[in-house]
Order: sequence, then C-alpha cells, then structure tokens
Amino acid sequence: MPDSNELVVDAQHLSRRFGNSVAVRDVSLQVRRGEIFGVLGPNGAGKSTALRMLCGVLDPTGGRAIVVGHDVAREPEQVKASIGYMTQSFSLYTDLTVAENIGFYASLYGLGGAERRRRIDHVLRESELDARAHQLAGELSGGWKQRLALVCATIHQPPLLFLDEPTAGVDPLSRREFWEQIHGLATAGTTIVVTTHYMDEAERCHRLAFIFHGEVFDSGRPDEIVARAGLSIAEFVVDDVDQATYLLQDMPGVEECAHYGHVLRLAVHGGAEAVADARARLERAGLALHDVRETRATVEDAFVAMVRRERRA
Ligand SMILES: Nc1ncnc2c1ncn2[C@@H]1O[C@H](COP(=O)(O)OP(=O)(O)OP(=O)(O)O)[C@@H](O)[C@H]1O
Repeated sequence: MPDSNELVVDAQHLSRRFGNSVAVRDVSLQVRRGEIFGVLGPNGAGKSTALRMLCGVLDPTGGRAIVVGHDVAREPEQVKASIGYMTQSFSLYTDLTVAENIGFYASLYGLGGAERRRRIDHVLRESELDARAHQLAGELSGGWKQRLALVCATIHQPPLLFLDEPTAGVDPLSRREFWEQIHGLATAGTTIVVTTHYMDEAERCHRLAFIFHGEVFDSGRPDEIVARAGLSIAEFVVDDVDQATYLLQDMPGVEECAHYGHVLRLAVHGGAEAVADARARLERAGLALHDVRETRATVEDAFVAMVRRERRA
C-alpha cells in the first residue's frame, strides 16, 4: 500500500457541461502518490470526461483540480508535460517498428542524446519488447501492442499515469501481465489513475471511485465499497436453476439471481438469515439441492447493485 500522503491529484467540485447536458457534476477526488486509483462507472457515466479534464486536455466548466502541482485550467501545458496518458485508441504508428515508435515518443517528450538511447534500451529490455524491436508495430498481437503503448506513454517516466480503459479487448493473460506492470510502476512511485469495465481489475486497485451520471456515488478501498453494499452471496447447486430462480427472485432483500451452469448465485441483503430463508424456500418446494456454499461478495456485485438501484430510482 502507498504510505505517502502527498496528493498527486486533488480535484474539488469538478464539473463539465456540454451545452445543456452535464457530463461531470461536482466530482471531488484525491489520489495519493504511488496509489492505483480506479474509476468505474457504466457507459456514458463521465469517466473519460473526468480523466480528460485531469489531464489538462479539456477545460472544466466548474470546480478546480491540482494535478502534479499544477492547476489543470490555468497550467494545462505543465500538466500535459508531467503526465502519461494512454487510452484504448492510443496512437501507435503501425508502419514504424517497435523501437521507432518508442523513439518517436521519446523525442516528443523531449528526451535527447545519450539519455534517450539509454532510456530506450532500458524500456525495451524491461518490457521484453527487445526481441521485437525491429518488428512493425502493426504486426504485433493485441497484448504486445498494448505493452508497447504503455512503454510509449511512460518513456519520460511521468510521476502520474492516466489509463483510460487500457485493456479493452485484450486477452486475460495479457491483462494479468499488464496489471503486474502497473503494480511495478506503482511500487516504484508512479501514481496511476485507471478507468476500467473489468471488475477483476477494479479489485486490483488500491482505491476506487464509482461514477454514475457524472457524480461520484461511492469511493474507497475495494473491500470498503463491497462491505458498504451489504450483500451476502450464496451459491445453490441445483438441477433446475430456472425453478430455483423463480422461487427466490421475489424474496425480500434479493438483489440478483444469476445462472452459472448448474449453480444459482444469489446476492441478497440480510446476511446469513436471508441465505437460510432462501435455502428453506428451496427445500420446502422439494427442489433437488446438491450443495449450498457462501462466498464473498465482489466489487462487481457492489457495482451491479448500485447501478440497478440507480436505475430503479
Ligand atoms: N465532446 C463532447 N460533446 C458533447 N457531449 C459529450 C462530449 N464528450 C462526452 N460527452 C457526453 O458526456 C457524457 C459522458 O461521456 P464519457 O465519455 O465521459 O463517459 P464514459 O463514462 O467515459 O463512458 P464509456 O464507459 O462509454 O467510455 C456522455 O453522455 C457523452 O455523450
């Protein structure tokens, strides 16, 4: 865990309007040095807009944010020079080689001479892209492209890195390797702000903010957010999942009944008592019940419950 109290991002009541619609409303968040801070929210929630303001590429229409010591509205150029920013559509030059792409970004960020050469060699080795240094970027697989994009976005060793859905469409192994790299950067002192739709990735962040309709609904450590959702999870191994779902879905406190093959996964408010009630219902109905096991609630459970509650409101 990061032990620094130094705030690398300090956003206070940040807002952004587009015409009559408000994409980001009154967002306040603080990110400490060395933290991996996840921003979650459904499509259109305002995550990218918030990130773009923090990167100094979009002016806020309200509030203020200090990012690596600079005001994003008054000193956007200093902010841009001090950060790394990688999006899903990060521009790699497909007709340039791996090494040429890295060289291009190194020059863009003002690296020159021996330092430039030393840094390029170092990142090629560290990212294991050295064996592919002379391959065209366009010929790389998705996972290697994304690894190259990360190298390009961090070639100037920025203290703060923004990642906007960096692993969208990347296979699970590459995603895991990517997250190991992210943790390596954070351990070395880089602060990371990342948006993602993958809830396993959210679990790997030090802290999270849930954004809905442009507002922060909840923020904190993943375990705090999960605890606040107050859900118990039970898995019922049954032959007839449809029948079990029919029997449980209107029970008070039920948040979700989800099919997983022969398993009905129940998310319910009300703790062990509610799980016992659910089991009793199935038994009373004479359903073949092979096993019942309680498991921990996840960030995904908390996220889905929050989005549903919002939609019902
Ligand atoms: N340049 C723009 N002009 C007008 N509206 C915009 C602009 N950029 C974003 N919006 C609107 O602001 C809202 C928030 O969009 P944003 O892209 O920030 O959401 P998001 O949470 O990043 O979504 P996703 O998960 O789909 O990437 C949306 O309603 C979007 O249509």
